[in-house]
Amino acid sequence: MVLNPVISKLAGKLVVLASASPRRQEILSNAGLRFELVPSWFKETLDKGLFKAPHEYAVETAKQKALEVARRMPFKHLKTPDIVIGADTIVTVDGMILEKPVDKQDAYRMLSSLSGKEHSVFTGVAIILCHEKENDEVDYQLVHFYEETKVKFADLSEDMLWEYINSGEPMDKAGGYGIQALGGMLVEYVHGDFLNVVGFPLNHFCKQLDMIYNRLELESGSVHNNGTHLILTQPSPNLPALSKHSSSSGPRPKSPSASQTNGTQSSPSDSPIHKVKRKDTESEVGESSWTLVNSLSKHTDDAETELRDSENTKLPPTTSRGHMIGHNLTEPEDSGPKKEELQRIIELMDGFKASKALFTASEMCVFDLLQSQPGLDAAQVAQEIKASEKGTECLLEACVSLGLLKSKERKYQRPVYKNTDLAKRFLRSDAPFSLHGYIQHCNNTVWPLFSHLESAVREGSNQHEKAFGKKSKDVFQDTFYNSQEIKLRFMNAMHSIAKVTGKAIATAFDLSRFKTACDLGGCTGAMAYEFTKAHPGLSVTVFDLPAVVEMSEHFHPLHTDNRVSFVAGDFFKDELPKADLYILARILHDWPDEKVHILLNKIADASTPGCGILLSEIFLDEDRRGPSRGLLQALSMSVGKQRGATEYSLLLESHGFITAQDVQC
Ligand SMILES: Cc1cn([C@@H]2O[C@H](COP(=O)(O)OP(=O)(O)OP(=O)(O)O)[C@@H](O)[C@H]2O)c(=O)[nH]c1=O
Repeated sequence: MVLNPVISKLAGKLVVLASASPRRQEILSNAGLRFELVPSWFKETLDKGLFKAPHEYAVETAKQKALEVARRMPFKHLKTPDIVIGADTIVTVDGMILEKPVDKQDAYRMLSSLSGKEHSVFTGVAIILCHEKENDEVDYQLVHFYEETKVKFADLSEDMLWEYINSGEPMDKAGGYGIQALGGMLVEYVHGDFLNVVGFPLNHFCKQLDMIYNRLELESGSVHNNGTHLILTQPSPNLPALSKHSSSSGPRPKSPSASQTNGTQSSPSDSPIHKVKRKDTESEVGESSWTLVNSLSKHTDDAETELRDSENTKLPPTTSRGHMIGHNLTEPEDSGPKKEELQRIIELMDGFKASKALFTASEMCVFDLLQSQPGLDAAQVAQEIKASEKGTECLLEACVSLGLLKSKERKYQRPVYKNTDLAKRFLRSDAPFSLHGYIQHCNNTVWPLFSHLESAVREGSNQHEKAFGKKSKDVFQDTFYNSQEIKLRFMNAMHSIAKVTGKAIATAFDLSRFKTACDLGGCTGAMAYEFTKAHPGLSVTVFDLPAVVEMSEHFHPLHTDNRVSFVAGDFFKDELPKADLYILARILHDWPDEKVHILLNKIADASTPGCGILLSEIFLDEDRRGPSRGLLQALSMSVGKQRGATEYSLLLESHGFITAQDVQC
């Protein structure tokens, strides 16, 4: 079940439903959500004439309902909720917005306008995430969306209408009917989410929550769930002679390398959520204190409506779909694109634009500049980065929309820009968890390779030659790479990834039984330092090619840990340092099975009973349908191969290592 993990993310949080609607309460509690009920006091009196489209009215009303509760609770209930949910359902027909009827005549007017026609039901939903700060102020994040469902009523006779009105059911319901009860008898068909008509679009809500929490996890700097798997092995008592034989009989490596230039790791993309702040005083909090958020979702919604409208004009008359009174809940073939389908496609189509905007801002040192001089406007940034004002402004605005920068409007002046927490933590080049080096690698190496993807697919080979005018060789052995700058850039990339992920890998297992470790292809030693930091009794030898070890000095003048040492060598040819634990972090995917056998064979030879291997890789799912991060990386790999857990375990087992523990981090 997809939705449970989303709902369960709210466990332990104070979730408040700002609604008096018994239907909303029931839908959410049936979904397993635990919440406190605080009906909103907001009067639904917004001027409908001010809104371009009916859904905007529903969304704004939902927002105001939720805001009223979020603002009231710290004062009246003396507690700040974590999340407040507000919703508003409206029915639209012939350009009119129908809310709850005020009396029977009003219900009659509404129901007769719906008779024999298709109408739309919109529910606007607002989710407010409240963050209490130390000074008792509250920061709010606001996410909103809406869902549209089309409903067709049968022709209603006068008798039927009045019988229904006299049942009393219409009075507390938008449009004057309740599809879930007697009103269901008036309905010929429903296109879209049924629960949206009843008052709450549960499915869309869960998807939004999922996006919110993925985003928050990312913003909080957590490096978990990045698709990386780790295996810790120990030698099995019986080393299988057959595999040792087959591996040692394989060809010797020709151009060995500890690392490879062409790995890529895609980062998750989510719809942006802009933080909005409550104004300083409570009384100032009002409509103007808020910025609408979740722009991707909003645009998607708009685009979706446009598309759906144009599609609908081509559809055959929907009345041809049966004459029985009841709910037609099956999805008709011609109902137009679904919101989530379209959203997914748009995300995929736009993904490269977002990546390139990030790469460019990073390459032009925008995040470094705004870290040292926060609050510059576009013209000042343009001057500093020696770029055009117009282009810089577009880039800065794009970065704001991606949640990488914050902008602040000023009266009669141009907005100024600052780094978001995400940029501070990961994008400035001097941050402890900086990914600047890896981003440069993506921009300069992976991007050109991916721009020749079509040829790569046609030819079945890495497009290094087309991209760089030279066949793919090892970065440290090919004369093409003689440039110090290219070598440093590559090492920087490996260094930043190792620093960001190192702690999670170093602490994933109980390694207390190991006293010495050898990080094969350990590059700058960043991972080794994480291991010694996490395990006071452990010493780590970094084993890498001579050119790498020589240049690694650039990266560790600050580290003074004498438990990390460096040994130069080629792990396919030279004798490996003796160690209790061999660390293979992002190494094996770079090599085909023959090479992996050679390396594992050497490790097995160097191992004594009780030794282990710690393997860190992106493991493919057993059905090879994911994770896409691993499968996308494979698109630009040359000789290497992505593997699943079983495949890795079999490779390890054939050299006498059995999987002791497998964790995901
Ligand atoms: C079309 C339809 C609507 N409704 C109810 O209509 C109310 C809309 O009014 P609202 O202003 O969105 O909500 P409310 O009831 O005033 O509650 P609140 O959230 O406090 O504003 C909500 O109840 C919905 O379930 C049904 O129960 N069945 C249906 O088929």
